[in-house]
Amino acid sequence: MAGASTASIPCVTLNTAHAIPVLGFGTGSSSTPSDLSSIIVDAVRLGYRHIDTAALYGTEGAVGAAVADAVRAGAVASRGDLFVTSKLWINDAHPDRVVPALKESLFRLGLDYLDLFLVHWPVSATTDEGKRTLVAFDMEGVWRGMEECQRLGLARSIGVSNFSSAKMSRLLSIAAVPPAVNQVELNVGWRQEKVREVCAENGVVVTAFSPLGAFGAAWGSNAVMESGVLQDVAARRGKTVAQVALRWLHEQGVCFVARSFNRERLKQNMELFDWELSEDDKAMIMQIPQRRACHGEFFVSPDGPYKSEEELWDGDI
Ligand SMILES: NC(=O)C1=CN([C@@H]2O[C@H](COP(=O)(O)OP(=O)(O)OC[C@H]3O[C@@H](n4cnc5c(N)ncnc54)[C@H](OP(=O)(O)O)[C@@H]3O)[C@@H](O)[C@H]2O)C=CC1
Ligand SMILES: O=C[C@H](O)[C@@H](O)[C@@H](O)[C@H](O)C(=O)O
Repeated sequence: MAGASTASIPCVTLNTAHAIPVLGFGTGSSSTPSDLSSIIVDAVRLGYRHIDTAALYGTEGAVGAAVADAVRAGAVASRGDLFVTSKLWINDAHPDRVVPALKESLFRLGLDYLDLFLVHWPVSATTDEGKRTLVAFDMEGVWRGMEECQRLGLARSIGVSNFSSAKMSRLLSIAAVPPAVNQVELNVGWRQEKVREVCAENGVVVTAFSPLGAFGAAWGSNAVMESGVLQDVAARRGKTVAQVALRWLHEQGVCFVARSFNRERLKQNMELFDWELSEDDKAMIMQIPQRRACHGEFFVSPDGPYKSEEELWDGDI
C-alpha cells in the first residue's frame, strides 16, 4: 500500500536533466537520534523524497536502511523515487581518493548509485596518527575524480558545497562536466547574493543548507527563528516563522535542505507550496541584517593553506 502523502514537493531540473526535489531532509546533526531510519521513513510517507547525508555525518547507514525500509513498506515504489545526496569529506578530497570514497559511501548506504555527490568543502586534509593537517586543495584533480564518479554511473549528478563565487568561477573554468549544484549556507539572515548570481548565470542549482539558521546547533544562529521581521510576516500570513523562512527560499528559486527530527515540524516544513509572500513581506525580509553563521575556523590554520576565513570564503582557491 502506498504511504499517505499529504502534499507533493516540486522538483527542479539539474543540468544533468535529473530532477531534484526542492526541499530535502537534512541528516547532519550533532545529536542524531537512534531511530533516524524510522523518522526518515515517516518523512517519506509525508512526501519527502530528497535525503541529504554526508560521510562526515555518520548517518549514511541510517539513510540507506531507511531507503530500503521505505521501499519494503511501499512508501515509495522503488529506490528510483528517492533522491539521495552525499558528500566527500576533506580527508578524501584528494584526486586518487574520490572514487574510492564514493564507493565507501555507497557501501554504507547499501546503494549502487547516488543521485548527487558533492565536494563537502573546498578543503583537503591528511591525517597522521590522529593528527589532522590541512593541505592545499587540488581543485582540478579532485574535480576530475568527481567527473569520473559521474562517468562510472556511481553518481548521477555531481556538485560542490561551501564554494564562494570566486571558487565557483574557477571551477567552472576548469570543469569538463560542470557542477550541477552548489550547497551553501543560505537563509534570510545570509542571502549569498554573489554566489547565487554566478550559479544562476551558469545553470548551477543552489541548495540552501541551514535554511532555519541551524537553530539550536552550537554554531547556529537565532537570526532566523527569532527574527522579529519573520514573526510579523508569519502573523500576517497565518504561517509559522519556519514556513516563512522556507517559503522565502522557494521564492528565491533555490532548493533547500532543512532538518527536523519531529514529525509535526517535518509536516509543517512541507506546507509551503500553495501560498505566497507579498511584495511587502519580501521588502521587510530584505531589511534583515546579514551575518554568516557557519564557522570556517575549522578549515583555517596559521600554517595555511587558508590563513584566514577571508581566504577560505573569498579566495579563488
Ligand atoms: N554542506 C554543508 O556544509 C552543510 C550542510 N548541512 C545540511 O543542511 C541540513 C539542515 O541544516 P541544519 O544546519 O541542520 O539546520 P536548519 O537550519 O535546518 O535548522 C535545524 C533546527 O531547526 C529546528 N526546526 C526545524 N523545523 C522547525 C520548525 N518548523 N519550527 C521550529 N523549529 C524547527 C530543528 O529542530 P527539531 O529537530 O526539534 O525540529 C533544528 O533544531 C543539515 O541537516 C545537513 O543535512 C548543514 C550544515 C552544513
Ligand atoms: O568540521 C566542521 C563542521 O563539522 C562542518 O564541517 C559541518 O558544519 C559541515 O559542513 C556540515 O555539513 O554539517
